[in-house]
Amino acid sequence: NDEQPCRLTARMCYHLLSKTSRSFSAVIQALDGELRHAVCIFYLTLRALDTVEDDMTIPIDVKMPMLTNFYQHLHEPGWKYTDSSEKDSIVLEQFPSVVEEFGRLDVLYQEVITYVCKEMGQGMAGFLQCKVGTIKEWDEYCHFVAGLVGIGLSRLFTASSLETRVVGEDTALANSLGLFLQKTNIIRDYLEDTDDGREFWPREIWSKYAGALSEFKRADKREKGLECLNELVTNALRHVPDVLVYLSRLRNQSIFNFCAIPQVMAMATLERCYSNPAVFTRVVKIRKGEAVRLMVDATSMDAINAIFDKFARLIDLRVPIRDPSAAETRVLCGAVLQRT
Ligand SMILES: O=C(O)CO[C@@H](C(=O)O)[C@@H](OCCCCCc1ccc2ccccc2c1)C(=O)NCCCCCc1ccc2ccccc2c1
Ligand SMILES: [Mg+2]
Ligand SMILES: [Mg+2]
Repeated sequence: NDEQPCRLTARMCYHLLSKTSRSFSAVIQALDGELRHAVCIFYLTLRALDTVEDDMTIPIDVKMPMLTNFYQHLHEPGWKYTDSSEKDSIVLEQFPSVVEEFGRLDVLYQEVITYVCKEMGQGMAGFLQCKVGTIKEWDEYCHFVAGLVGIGLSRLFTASSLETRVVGEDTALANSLGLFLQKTNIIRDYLEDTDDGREFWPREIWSKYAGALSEFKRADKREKGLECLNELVTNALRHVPDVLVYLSRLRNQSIFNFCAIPQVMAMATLERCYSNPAVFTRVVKIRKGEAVRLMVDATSMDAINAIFDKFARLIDLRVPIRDPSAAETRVLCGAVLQRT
């Protein structure tokens, strides 16, 4: 669909989408029918909420109610927030366009977006002052900021009738898509987040290898850092079976591409991060050419299986013999390979 929307507020929404997301803008705009606009508004609503969460200049006692009440702004024409210094603050400043377009969506889509926005805001508020402790809390945080997105998207897919009921009802699988993406981002963004004083690596894991999360930046702590990194990558790989089952249930090509492309990008990123000391010195990204190759290839279940097999094999070949997580890493990589 390359027609340009005529309504100014709709054009503004696609402008905001392209400005605030390199990785999702194209795949959202390629969605069929009513889904394209519903998912665009869904994305902008949650990006606005996340911009509040990420803004470290907002005091916690001000931020808490902002997050838990945010969903109410979807019904307040003209509402906006102009005091954010974040990179995506434009979506808060231009929020009136999002509210206007939200109000034009089918009420089924509005209900899903409102529900996820309310749940995510409450979840984010709960994690404001405490850093992620146990692995269970890591899964809870990722559920709130990403798992709920997968669950909401799946309900939008079913509501649009482009996918079956089971896609919208199997929340466990939908949750796994979000956890796989968010855990990969958290693993990859170690340096950026620790430099910002933000800790998303779970204490239950890193405390086995260091006294403080920032220690891994030191060269003499590199070995321990790699063992911690490999345990986190192994934890993230546990979601791969669910991801593959979820993708195998999709029938609409535009929805398949929309769901599959971020997942293969995450798998490629995880493989690049595995046992890679560069994670502690710079942000590890897959090369542009490889990302393009993955995007054009990831359009069928056979292609997805081949791509996941390739990266599972690459990780399996690099498992250090004495790595504490080695056994589980090899079992998980083997499980991906066995599936074909
Ligand atoms: O600030 C940043 O740039 C990154 O923020 C991260 C953070 O603050 O942790 C973090 O913010 C999370 C809270 C806001 C969620 C925003 C979002 C993202 C993608 C969407 C895709 C479609 C529809 C709605 C969407 C909503 C972030 O953006 N992490 C990227 C991974 C989250 C992926 C969410 C997700 C989950 C399941 C999916 C299933 C299928 C297709 C896309 C999916 C996308
Ligand atoms: Mg963010
Ligand atoms: Mg955030």
